Amino acid sequence: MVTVTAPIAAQPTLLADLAVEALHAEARLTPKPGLVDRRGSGAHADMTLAMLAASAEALRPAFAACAQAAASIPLGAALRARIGAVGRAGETRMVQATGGVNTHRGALWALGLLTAGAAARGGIEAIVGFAAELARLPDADAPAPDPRAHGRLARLRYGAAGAAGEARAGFPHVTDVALPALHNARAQGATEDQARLDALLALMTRVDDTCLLHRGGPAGLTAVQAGAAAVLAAGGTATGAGQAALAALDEHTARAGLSPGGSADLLAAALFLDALESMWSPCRP
Ligand SMILES: CC(C)(COP(=O)(O)OP(=O)(O)OC[C@H]1O[C@@H](n2cnc3c(N)ncnc32)[C@H](O)[C@@H]1O)[C@@H](O)C(=O)NCCC(=O)NCCS
Ligand SMILES: Nc1ncnc2c1ncn2[C@@H]1O[C@H](COP(=O)(O)OP(=O)(O)OP(=O)(O)O)[C@@H](O)[C@H]1O
Repeated sequence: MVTVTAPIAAQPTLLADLAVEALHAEARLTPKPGLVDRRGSGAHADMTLAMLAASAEALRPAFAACAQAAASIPLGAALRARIGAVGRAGETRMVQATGGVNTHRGALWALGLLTAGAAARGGIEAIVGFAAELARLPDADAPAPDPRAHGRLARLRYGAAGAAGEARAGFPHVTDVALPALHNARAQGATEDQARLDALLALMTRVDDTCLLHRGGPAGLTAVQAGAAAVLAAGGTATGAGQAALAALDEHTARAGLSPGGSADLLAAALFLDALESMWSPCRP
């Protein structure tokens, strides 16, 4: 079968729809340790599922604008400046929709770069390569960093690469961890929700998540990584033993107030690329 992997340049609205749907799918996925899901707010007392849904909808124009820009401006300083301006306008719309809460800052960053990539290139490798090149270019109009920003503090204190490092490296945790985990779990007969939960857990075993580092320090990060690895070692969320290990991890994150926000963002990024893959190969197993 011929697989068509052309860039979807002419369809910024479609790419924005896929990005927003990836955010809704990640938010609704349940049960996620520490994160907002259909059961409640997890470790985020200031967020609800309805707020995440409103935030995802508020970001739709930003994703369309990222795609539009990448389809019309060549990869380089001018495109980076445009994407930076779109991202900052998106963040403003997000906090207007949520009453000031940072619901999707990391997700907007990852999915904004990837919608740009998908508008300009075809095929996963080329899309993440484009997104990485964009992320590596200096953001000329960026304001001075907020010295109190949680992610910045965690990065400085613990030397984590954070969301920017993940993007500059070409989203290795999305392509080498989350997508293979998703595909493997499906191939083993897991339900779609179980496959997505296993992909989230696979990310949680590996990502140096500044959300976890900020709230729990290296010990908090290590404990959550070990808890996620235990679920997968028990057979994943399609098995009774895996579900019991997930319940234990869920209890631990609730008690310790820990949330893997970075892994959640990277799961949304993986679901976005997975949706593109299924458009290119609609008959895949
Ligand atoms: C680079 C960004 C994320 C800066 O944010 P910050 O300094 O707070 O980064 P930090 O790494 O701490 O994480 C921010 C968020 O990313 C997620 N995250 C945390 N750790 C990781 C990780 N290892 N990998 C991926 N995502 C992560 C979390 O949700 C976290 O809350 C970004 O907001 C930014 O620079 N925006 C400017 C506008 C722009 O250029 N946008 C372009 C695309 S629209
Ligand atoms: N389902 C989800 N629940 C909670 N956070 C999520 C979810 N999905 C993605 N995230 C990501 O997690 C991050 C949550 O923000 P974070 O916890 O770092 O907020 P903060 O305001 O910087 O810190 P804190 O909440 O510790 O005060 C967001 O950037 C968002 O992209």
